[in-house]
Amino acid sequence: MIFLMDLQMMLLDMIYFILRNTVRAVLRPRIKPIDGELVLITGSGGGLGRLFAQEFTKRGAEVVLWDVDGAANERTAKLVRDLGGKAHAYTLDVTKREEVYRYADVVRKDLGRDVTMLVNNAGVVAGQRVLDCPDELIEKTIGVNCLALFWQTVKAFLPQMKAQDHGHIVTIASVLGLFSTGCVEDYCASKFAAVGFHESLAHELLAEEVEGVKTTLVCPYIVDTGMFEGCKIEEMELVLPPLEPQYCVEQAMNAILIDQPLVCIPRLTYLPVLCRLLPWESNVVSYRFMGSDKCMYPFIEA
Ligand SMILES: NC(=O)C1=CN([C@@H]2O[C@H](COP(=O)(O)OP(=O)(O)OC[C@H]3O[C@@H](n4cnc5c(N)ncnc54)[C@H](OP(=O)(O)O)[C@@H]3O)[C@@H](O)[C@H]2O)C=CC1
Ligand SMILES: CC1=C(/C=C/C(C)=C/C=C/C(C)=C/C=O)C(C)(C)CCC1
Repeated sequence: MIFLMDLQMMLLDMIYFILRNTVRAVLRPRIKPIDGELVLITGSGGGLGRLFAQEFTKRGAEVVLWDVDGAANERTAKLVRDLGGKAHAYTLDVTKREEVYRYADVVRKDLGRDVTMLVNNAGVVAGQRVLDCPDELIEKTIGVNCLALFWQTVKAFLPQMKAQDHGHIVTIASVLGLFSTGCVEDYCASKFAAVGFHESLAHELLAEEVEGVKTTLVCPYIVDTGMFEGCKIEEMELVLPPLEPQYCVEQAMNAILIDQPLVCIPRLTYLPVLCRLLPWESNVVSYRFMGSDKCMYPFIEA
């Protein structure tokens, strides 16, 4: 009896596999050209932001680089120019909304045109247990990872995208915006908020039938940029090693260029998102079993 059930499952698997690949082969998603787009990347002086700037440049886009670290941002601009691209670097703190609005006007005046793609990438984490964490660091994390999305997206650039019925809002959130673990309360709260902001905005644009403004929510697992130095799960290293930054950015670009609304990187992290539907206690047990309940200890104690 069990043999017959196994056979049945195997046959079902095969049928699903054939169907899925047939559909994919037939409906291969169109990769949109972005030569000539004006792409603004926040946090462009950092690990992922710098790679995004180069990947957009390789595909013919012109990039505007916003980062609070002017020297790191200039290094990114040089890398873009070495690729033969156009880079316009500005040093500003995206948590200061008046600065964001002012620099949005400066960009429009300097370049004589509107930003057509916005990559909300800047991010920070306090890296301390919440009871030890100074209020200012908590406020900074919420400011950079969440509130800045409002200033940049809604107030600075979205109105023009809607007027042109052309644009793309990319939010670099995190898997820790879809499920949580301990000792990163500031970060998880800010990334859950970023996910909520992004999805609500996406629903709003779709409800208004604003077809030309696309949205992509990017939720990566740990990426080896140094931001979460020390965070790892011995038991899961084989299955889920920290991501190479280049790999992470390439996967994100693949999603952005086919207007995919959501991408979790790697795909395996869609699973814990689904597990959130299970009873809380079962997640607690599986976290403990996988060692993911204490995965931040090496990071916050570093
Ligand atoms: N690294 C990881 O494991 C993961 C990261 N992410 C997300 O990806 C994004 C990029 O992360 P990553 O490249 O690793 O981080 P980095 O720290 O390498 O880069 C972040 C950049 O944002 C800049 N920044 C910080 N605060 C501000 C501010 N107020 N105004 C303007 N710029 C600011 C930083 O400048 P400075 O260095 O001076 O602070 C830095 O250049 C973040 O949103 C992060 O949350 C998502 C999943 C995993
Ligand atoms: C909690 C948890 C896991 C660990 C997740 C970790 C450790 C994520 C770290 C993400 C970071 C650092 C993102 C930064 O933006 C697993 C193993 C997927 C299993 C399911 C539950």
